[in-house]
Amino acid sequence: MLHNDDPLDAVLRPPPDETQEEAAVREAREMEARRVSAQIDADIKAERQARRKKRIVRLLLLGQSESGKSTTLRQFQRLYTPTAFREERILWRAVIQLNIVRSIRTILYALDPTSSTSPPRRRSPSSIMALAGPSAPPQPGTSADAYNYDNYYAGYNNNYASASGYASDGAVDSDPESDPGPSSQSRFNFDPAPEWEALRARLLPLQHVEALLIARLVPPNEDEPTRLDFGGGLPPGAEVMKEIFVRPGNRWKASEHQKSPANSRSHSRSHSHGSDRDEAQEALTACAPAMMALWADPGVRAVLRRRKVRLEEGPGFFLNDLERVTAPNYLPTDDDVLRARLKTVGVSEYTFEMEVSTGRETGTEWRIVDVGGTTWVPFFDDVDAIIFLAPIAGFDQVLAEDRTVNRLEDSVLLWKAVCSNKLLAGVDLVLFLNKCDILERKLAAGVQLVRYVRSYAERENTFAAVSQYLRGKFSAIHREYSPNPRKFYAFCTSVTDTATTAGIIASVRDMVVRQHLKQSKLL
Ligand SMILES: Nc1nc2c(ncn2[C@@H]2O[C@H](COP(=O)(O)OP(=O)(O)OP(=O)(O)O)[C@@H](O)[C@H]2O)c(=O)[nH]1
Ligand SMILES: [Mg+2]
Repeated sequence: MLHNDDPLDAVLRPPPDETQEEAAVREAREMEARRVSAQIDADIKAERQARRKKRIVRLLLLGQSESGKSTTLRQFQRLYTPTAFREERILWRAVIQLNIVRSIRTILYALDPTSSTSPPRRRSPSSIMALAGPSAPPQPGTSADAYNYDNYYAGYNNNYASASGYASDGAVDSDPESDPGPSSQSRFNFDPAPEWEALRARLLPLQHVEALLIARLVPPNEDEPTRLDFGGGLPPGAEVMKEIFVRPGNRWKASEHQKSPANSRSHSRSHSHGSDRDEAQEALTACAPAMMALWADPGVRAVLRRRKVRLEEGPGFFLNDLERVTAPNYLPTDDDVLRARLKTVGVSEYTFEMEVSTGRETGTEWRIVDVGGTTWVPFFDDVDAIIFLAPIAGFDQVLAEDRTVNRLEDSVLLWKAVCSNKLLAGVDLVLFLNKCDILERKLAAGVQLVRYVRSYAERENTFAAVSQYLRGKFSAIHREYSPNPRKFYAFCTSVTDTATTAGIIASVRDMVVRQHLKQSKLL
C-alpha cells in the first residue's frame, strides 16, 4: 500500500480553515524561526573558524632521562618566544654555576686514589615503567616520581656497560682489558701529584657555593640532595652524588627571578640585606684560576681517561669556557642556556603563543608537555604529535640511574613501548635521533659501534653509516609495532645546536600544524 501523505508534511501544512490574519501571523513566525536558525548556523561557523584561527597544538616530549627533552623545549621557546627566552637567560646562571661546581667535584673525586666507582643499582628500564601503564601513574608534583638518582659519573664511564645485553641480539660486547665489570670494585693505582692537594684546598669554597645554589634552586620541601666532601675521606655510601632537579614549570625561575642581580637592585632599597652581589659568582671568579689549572693539568686528564670519566660528553659541561663563564659580569648566551643541565622531575605542560609572526601560523597556541625522566603514562592520547628523543650517542654508555642498563638498549625498549601503545595509535610520531654531534665525535675518536651492537657487523664505523643503520632500526620498530599506519618522521639531531635545530623545528611545526588543520577540517 502506497502512502503519498508525508506525516510531517501533514503536521506542517497550514490548517485548511486558516484565515488571512492567521496566515500572516504564521508566516511571520516561520520567517523568524528561519532567521534564528540561520543565526545559529552562522554562530557555529564563526566559532569553528575562530577555533581554527586560534589553533591549539599539543605536543608531547618523550625519551629517557638526559635525552634532550627540556633542551628541545628551550629551542621552541628560543624560536617562538624569543623575548621571554632572552629575559630568562640570567636565571640560568645559577644552573651553570652548579654544573661547573659538580664537574670540579667529579674531578676531585676521581683524583682520590681510594675512591671507587659506585656499585650498580638496579632499576627497571624505562620501557618497563612505561608498560606498567595507567595502573601506576606518576602523579605530577608528588614524591612518587621524584627520582633523584645516584649520578656520580652520570653513566659517563662505561665500566658496567657489559652487564646488560643489548636489545634483541644481546650484543653488548665487553672489553676484558678496560672493563672491570660490576663485580670488581676498581681501585686505581696512581700517585696523586702534590699540587693536586693544594688545588683541592683552594677549591674548598666551592662546597659553600654548592650549598648556596642548592638552597636557591631546590624548593625547601624537596629531598635533600647528597653532598660530597671536597676534602676526600668520604663516609661509606656517601660516594653517590645525586643530581639536582627541579619540577617542571616556572617555580624555580620565579624564585631565581627575585634573587637575580637585576631585580635585587630594586629590592635592595627596602631590604637592608639585599644587594646585587652574586655570592656564588664571586666565589667562582675567585676559584677560576685553580679550576682552570686543575682542568688543564695533563696528569689530571690522564687519571680521568684511565677512570673513563668523560666530562666533555656529559651534560652541563662548561670547563672549556671557564674564563668566560666565571667572569664577574657573565650573562649566559643562548648556547649556554641550551647546554646547561637541570634535571626535570614530574609532568608539566608549557603553554605559549607564538610571539613572532610565522606566516599563517600566527595565533597558534602551543602546549608542549615535558615529561621529566623516563616516566610516562599513556594519558596523553589527545596530543597532536609526540617528539621522541633517542640519544643515540649513548650506545657505549649506561644509565645514570642504573649502571646495568645500556642507554641505547633503554631507548630502543622505550621506543617499542611508545610505538605499540594502543592509546597512542592515532598520534603522529616524530623521532629525534639526538646527540649526533657527540656520536660523530665518538666514532671519529675510534669507538666502535660493533663492540656494543653486534648486529652492526662489518659495516663502516662512520657517522653516515651508523646513523643510517640506527635510523633503519628505529623505523623498522615503528613499522612492526604500530597498531595502525600513521605519519612518522625521523631526524638526526643535535638539539643544542641552534642553527640545525631551527630548521628541524620549523619542519616539525609545519607538519604538526598541517595535520592539526586536516583533523579540525574533519570535525
Ligand atoms: N652535545 C649535546 N648535548 C645535548 C644534546 N641534547 C641535549 N644535550 C645536553 O644534555 C643534557 C640533558 O638534556 P635535557 O634536555 O636536560 O634532558 P631531559 O631529557 O630533559 O632529561 P630529564 O629532565 O632528566 O628527563 C643537557 O645538558 C643538554 O644541554 C645534543 O644533541 N648534543
Ligand atoms: Mg628535562
